[in-house]
Amino acid sequence: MLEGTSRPRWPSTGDVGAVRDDGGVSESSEQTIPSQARQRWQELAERITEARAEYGRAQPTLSDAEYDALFHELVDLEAAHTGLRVPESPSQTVGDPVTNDFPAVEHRRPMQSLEDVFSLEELREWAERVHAEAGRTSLPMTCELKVDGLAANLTYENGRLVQAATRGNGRTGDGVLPNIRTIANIPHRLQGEGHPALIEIRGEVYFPVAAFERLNASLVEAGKAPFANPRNSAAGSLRQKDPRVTASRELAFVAHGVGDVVWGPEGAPPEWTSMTGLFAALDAWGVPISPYTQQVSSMAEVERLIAHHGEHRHDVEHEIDGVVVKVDDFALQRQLGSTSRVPRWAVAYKFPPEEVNTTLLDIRVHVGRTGRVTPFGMMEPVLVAGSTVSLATLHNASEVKRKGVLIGDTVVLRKAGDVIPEIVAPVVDLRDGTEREFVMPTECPSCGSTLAPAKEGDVDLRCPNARSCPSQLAERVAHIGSRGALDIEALGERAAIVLAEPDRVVDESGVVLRLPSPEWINRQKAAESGAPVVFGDDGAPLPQEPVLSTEAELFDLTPERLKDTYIWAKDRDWVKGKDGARGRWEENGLLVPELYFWSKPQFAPDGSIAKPSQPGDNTRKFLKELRDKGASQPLWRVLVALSIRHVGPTAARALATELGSIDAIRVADEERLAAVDGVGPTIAASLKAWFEEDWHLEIIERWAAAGVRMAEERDESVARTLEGLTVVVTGSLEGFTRDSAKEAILIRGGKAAGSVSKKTDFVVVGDNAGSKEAKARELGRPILDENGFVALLEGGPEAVTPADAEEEQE
Ligand SMILES: NC(=O)c1ccc[n+]([C@@H]2O[C@H](COP(=O)([O-])OP(=O)(O)OC[C@H]3O[C@@H](n4cnc5c(N)ncnc54)[C@H](O)[C@@H]3O)[C@@H](O)[C@H]2O)c1
Ligand SMILES: [Zn+2]
Repeated sequence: MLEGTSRPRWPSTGDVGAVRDDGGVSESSEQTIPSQARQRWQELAERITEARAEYGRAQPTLSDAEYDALFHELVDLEAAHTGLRVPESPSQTVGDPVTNDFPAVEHRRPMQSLEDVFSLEELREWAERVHAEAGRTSLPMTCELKVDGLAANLTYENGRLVQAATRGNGRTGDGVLPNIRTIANIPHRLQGEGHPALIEIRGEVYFPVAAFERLNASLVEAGKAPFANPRNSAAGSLRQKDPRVTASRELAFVAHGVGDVVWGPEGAPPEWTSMTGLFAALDAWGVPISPYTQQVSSMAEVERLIAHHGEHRHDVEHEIDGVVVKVDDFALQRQLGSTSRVPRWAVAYKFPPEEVNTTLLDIRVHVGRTGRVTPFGMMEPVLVAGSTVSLATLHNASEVKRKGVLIGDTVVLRKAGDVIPEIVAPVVDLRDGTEREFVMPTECPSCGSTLAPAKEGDVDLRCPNARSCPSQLAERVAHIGSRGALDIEALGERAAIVLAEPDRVVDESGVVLRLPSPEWINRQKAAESGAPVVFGDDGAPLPQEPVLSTEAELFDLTPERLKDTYIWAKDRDWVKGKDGARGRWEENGLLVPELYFWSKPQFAPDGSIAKPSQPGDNTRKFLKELRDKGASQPLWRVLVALSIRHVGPTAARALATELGSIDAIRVADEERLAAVDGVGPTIAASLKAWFEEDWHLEIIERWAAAGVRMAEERDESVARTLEGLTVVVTGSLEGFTRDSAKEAILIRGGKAAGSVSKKTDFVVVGDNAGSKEAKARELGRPILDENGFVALLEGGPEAVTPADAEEEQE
């Protein structure tokens, strides 16, 4: 049984002795407290107590932000009705429950919490109060990192570590000495001299982030559940019954204060008058202290450091959840005193949470550019680490299994800094039985093809319908417009979707979703003020045919073809109805079709859309940019735009420089391709495979016809002597390799074909020519030897008369 879970009792009317702000007990609470406030107090106190117990077991059902909100509501309620501030209120007590798993250890001095603030404004208020109480305008302070770990109290007697405990309820904690002894950077004996007869050193046991990631990887490998975050893994690792398990975990400790100190006959060393002096002494004794702690003398410096640490939050080896500011001077600390829960001389500025709870509304799958099918979670939008998140990838079906998340779960969502948001784990304790398991589809949600792993043993499933799967097409089209490819600003992800897969919707973070189900729309409408989602007359989504069936058609688009295209998007300012009923997405979650390509929509008073009769600027700009970029971007960008597997900018540049044209790349054999610097056998094989598909060749043909650049800038020094001619080279020549012969043809505007047909203009025959020579004779095509070939290259067909050609035969 957990001591901390005993229910806080409602202060009855007869109760006297509410706790004053300063921690003392007031004579009586003469105020009458409205029953509503009482009831709320009871609710809050119970929930907070329960949450603390859950948190202590590393199984929280609330996010820290939710907990903090409840806690601050309680504090505010007690400030308004001081009679509620009874000693057993969670506002007067500290943290975690004590378990029976370890011997109870009483702290010689209570271990306190910290007052927390969430804005610079509150921080300034704290500073003003402290300065006023101290009667000073400037105070030396320490600015420290708030280490996100587990508080520990280490007792040293005559320099020897004799006891160690967790914070527990602040008075009594779990005795974890054997486990603490296994932590490598905690000295069993203090170094140097001048140790007190007894000292309680307080600090944080933490799990370094890198070690945490290694631990989780090994837990997963062993088929065990990973820890949700480093704090939980620190708590879980320290609270092991078997200290050998603790020893196997790479825990570390950093000291941030002291409790009771009893000096020997020599007394305290002279520097022992401030935090700064204390840290210097601890350092000399070999106790780990934080290298980030700084002494400051103004709040401006504090604010600078807060900004700095916020920016470099993830550069520290352990997690931090804020910055702690403390009055440096001990005498002043004593003067300021403390409440029953927190010292008045310190404050914790908390960074915005990186972990929040939200509801997993659904798990959908997304089909990517290469056909890979990726499940992703759709969540109730939530603010985390400074941005609103509603989607997070779940990578693949086995990842969904491993995480154990069910649709409908409350989940922990984590977004650390700039890192992609991640669904960490479900909050299992909050399940009510309505949650359901995600089933990986067997068919492509976009085109209906049967999904299969690309090769046996792959965890990822793929849609094999590369050509006409709308989802894959949309991704490829978006890729064509992307920065690394043709860099067409107007052809972003949203435009690509409208062109290729119009029944998808873009969410508020710019990520695309399939046209949502009616239930989802209704949910989005829940907060709405009566205005309808704008659909067709019958309420169904406006039907839209994809504009493109493959990207071959992209550069042939006309304004006419774009006439009926819409982008489904959240409501925007400029899409407001005349009646003003439509607000922003955040307010009412409306989905409206944006007539993006054609023109801005106009709303009739009844909410229906009037389609303008003229194409808008967007359409004209879009088509113009397509044409311009297609014609002007260099060959390597066109190559990247073709979405040939493994062909990125580096390989594309090398191919373009060495081979000069799409045709040259197409006809080059695999060895030749692999020999290009930065290409190699994998890319060469991928290129060969790509050019084998007819529909790929069609892309090239139609793009070329529409003016897309298919060769490097012409080298003007080489005359276009072979314009319009098809030449076949067979057998080995002295001055040319097979490829350089082809290049020589291509560079002069000719076509280098692989086989002889009636359309062949010349057949160049080298040594050991085989069947092609015979075929040429059979079809009566002109045959040239190497000299004739050189003459042809230099002077064109006029330089080799048919007579010459005949002569060569002899
Ligand atoms: N999710 C939940 O249900 C739940 C429940 C309980 C608590 N919590 C979390 O715990 C917090 C409350 O716990 P708390 O009372 O321990 O407060 P706290 O963790 O916010 O701050 C106090 C603690 O910070 C530690 N600390 C780290 N660096 C320090 C430094 N440089 N100097 C001094 N102390 C430092 C100390 O151990 C100290 O006890 C809540 O704000 C919430 O984030 C969450
Ligand atoms: Zn498909």
